[in-house]
Amino acid sequence: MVTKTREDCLPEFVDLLLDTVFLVDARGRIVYVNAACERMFGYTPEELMGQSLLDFVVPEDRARTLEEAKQVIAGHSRIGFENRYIRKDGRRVHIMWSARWSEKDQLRIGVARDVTEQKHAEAMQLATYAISEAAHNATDLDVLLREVHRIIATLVPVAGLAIATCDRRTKQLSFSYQMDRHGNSPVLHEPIACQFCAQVICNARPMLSHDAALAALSGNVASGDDSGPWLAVPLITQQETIGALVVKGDPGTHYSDKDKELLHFVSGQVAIAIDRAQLKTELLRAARYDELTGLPNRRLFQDRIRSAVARCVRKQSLMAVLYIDIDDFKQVNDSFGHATGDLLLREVARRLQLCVREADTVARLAGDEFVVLLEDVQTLEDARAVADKIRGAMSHPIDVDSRMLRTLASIGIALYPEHGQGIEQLLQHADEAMYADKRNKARVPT
Ligand SMILES: Nc1nc2c(ncn2[C@@H]2O[C@H](COP(=O)(O)OP(=O)(O)OP(=O)(O)O)[C@@H](O)[C@H]2O)c(=O)[nH]1
Repeated sequence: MVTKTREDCLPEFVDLLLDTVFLVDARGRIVYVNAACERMFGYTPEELMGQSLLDFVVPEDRARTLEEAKQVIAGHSRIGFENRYIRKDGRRVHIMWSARWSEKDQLRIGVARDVTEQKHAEAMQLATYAISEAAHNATDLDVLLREVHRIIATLVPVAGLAIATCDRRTKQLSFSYQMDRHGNSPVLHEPIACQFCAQVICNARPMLSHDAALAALSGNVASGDDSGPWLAVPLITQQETIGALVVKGDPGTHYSDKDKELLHFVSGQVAIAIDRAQLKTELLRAARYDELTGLPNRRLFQDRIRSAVARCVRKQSLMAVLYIDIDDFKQVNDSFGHATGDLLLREVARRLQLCVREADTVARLAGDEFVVLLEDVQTLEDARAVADKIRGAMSHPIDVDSRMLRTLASIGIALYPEHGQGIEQLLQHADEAMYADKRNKARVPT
């Protein structure tokens, strides 16, 4: 009987190892790999032998992998270097290496350990923390969504990211964010992406663009040859579904169930963060804008007039304030109801905005009182011309619920600095001038 030596048994031991053992020559070609490679990389040893190991590394990790190989070849034994590889099935695998150079054999000996599971767990923990940090620190929704994009790109392959949210009032779905990795927008074909997101929201579960359900939507959604896949997850808070998040992959990207799981997990955090940021934005808006007309309110007007006065002082220029009050507006409410009055006020606001330049401010101070701030006027005549334009715009009958209402406006003008150095003084002058105008003219009933 022939007794086997330890050396004879070595290949059998090596093939039982859970880690993959590589022997790689100085040019980077694989000259030997044990059987474990099939479980880890999806390729058989025969398929890998003779190939360049670097070709299987994900493109983003190639430069530092080359640098690491140089260190090993220079004689530095290394433990703990990590990089990522693309498996035969397209999935990514995280590897941790132990490697050294054999001078005698002129070969790099590397032992690769699959740390994908740990990496996912770590990434999930880090992402959860990062998203709640971002939700806390973000100054506005846009800043938050950019940060969410950055965080998600650390979890799954992302060529571009899009976030669709439902309007609280109208329930309309629209994209509040779309950006590719180079900062370009849009990344998705919006009408189809909207339908895709609507399905994801309706099913309340993650969906890949090549899922059967999507095929019914459109023949060529993202499953075309030159566009990568879309992976979408619903954004669900404790109360409701507020939208969907879509990750677009590069062509050839394979999103695994693990990726779906990861994204679904963080989407809950993202949903809460977006919901909070939206609420904050809405509250800020409500504090500065009039809900009925969408015009700046008294508070924002005060800010604007303060800055305008500062600019006038600096540039030694003039500005005008026009105080506008609708005549007999109470009668509209009394005769046709508050809802009709509201529609009339909205139309007045719209017409006022059409009478001024974009840089000017139209604000609603209260009820039927509006104010217009005109910067860079040369003379009182300039302001009078705008007041006449406003009177003209108001004189056209307003169609409210198929009722033609006629309305007139009383307007008072104050010029800075002629009619007041301070803001209060200026507004008081305009207010008094408006009342004088009202007293002086004949009333026209609606
Ligand atoms: N529909 C509606 N009415 C409002 C709103 N805010 C205030 N009002 C009403 O606007 C009316 C303003 O009345 P007045 O200040 O007496 O003004 P007027 O009837 O135009 O009379 P003159 O200013 O003297 O011409 C009041 O009846 C308020 O109740 C609003 O948001 N919507």
